Amino acid sequence: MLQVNNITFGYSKKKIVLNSFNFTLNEGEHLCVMGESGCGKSTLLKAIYGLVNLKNGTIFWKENKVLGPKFHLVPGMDFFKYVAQDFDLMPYTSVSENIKKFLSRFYPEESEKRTQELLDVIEMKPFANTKVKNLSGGQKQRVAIARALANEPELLLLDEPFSQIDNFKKNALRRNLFTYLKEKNIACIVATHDKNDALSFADQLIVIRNNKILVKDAPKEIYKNPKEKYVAALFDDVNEITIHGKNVLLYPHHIKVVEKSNLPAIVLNTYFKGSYWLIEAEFENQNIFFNNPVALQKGETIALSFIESV
Ligand SMILES: Nc1ncnc2c1ncn2[C@@H]1O[C@H](COP(=O)(O)OP(=O)(O)OP(=O)(O)O)[C@@H](O)[C@H]1O
Repeated sequence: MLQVNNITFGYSKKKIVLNSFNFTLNEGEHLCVMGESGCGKSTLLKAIYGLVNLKNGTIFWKENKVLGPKFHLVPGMDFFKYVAQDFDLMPYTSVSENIKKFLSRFYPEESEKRTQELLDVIEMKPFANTKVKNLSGGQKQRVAIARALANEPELLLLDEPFSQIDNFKKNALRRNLFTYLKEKNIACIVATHDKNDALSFADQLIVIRNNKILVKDAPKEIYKNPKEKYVAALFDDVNEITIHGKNVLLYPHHIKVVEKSNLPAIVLNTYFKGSYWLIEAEFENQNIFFNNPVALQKGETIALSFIESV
């Protein structure tokens, strides 16, 4: 189990980035970390990997204490792997060689088998012999993930792992990777801006705000009962509006156009979203956003219905 006990860290004495962070993560469990840009997601991953010296608190993986660079010539924990935003690959060697770098040369057959398995996970078999310098940003990102997995770490730390990968590949890669990690019982912490990493694949979600953990729970619970607009906005275009004198948070799919109601609104804009339209409307002097199966006319008066439980 990972135990993060009351850790505090700042890059300078004046500015604290992680303020009294406390949480645990079980073996094989997946945790997502979300929050606005600059809130400290990457810093948390660095702290867990042992790349910074904590001001206060301790981190343990099972009975092993995570020690910062003060205590290690080569910082980082042996049973963790960390994939940073800058990948750190060997550009002049092939994709296969990059993955094999951390596998034992004494077991060539086993090493080849694992490399093929990981090329499958990242769907890069056709690029096995391509030099890394000739790959796109997203392809490099996939190789970095495979390389981190080569030695089967006990905990994988991923910083924005799919940020450079197109949507089509991203969905397939997410499914492959997280299924693979579960099969191998590899715990994982993902710092992300993408709600899909959290909603579909994480067991736990941490939201950071103002240098503190604002909430930690199952992603579904956080999505359904967002503590505040900041949290709901991580998932969708949330509306914070007053209805009948009551302040509520509503996701766009909680607002519907009906034939008749005592809640009229005027259409301001419509945005094509593929399978639906996002409508911006004025409701009691408040701008709201909701999903609709068809486009609506600018200036049109519509009747609304709200599903109040988010
Ligand atoms: N090496 C550093 N030296 C000094 N300050 C830093 C350093 N790295 C990050 N910071 C600061 O620490 C804070 C947290 O940064 P961090 O990179 O952890 O945020 P983040 O949530 O991962 O952001 P993003 O989502 O934009 O990647 C920011 O204010 C950032 O400017």
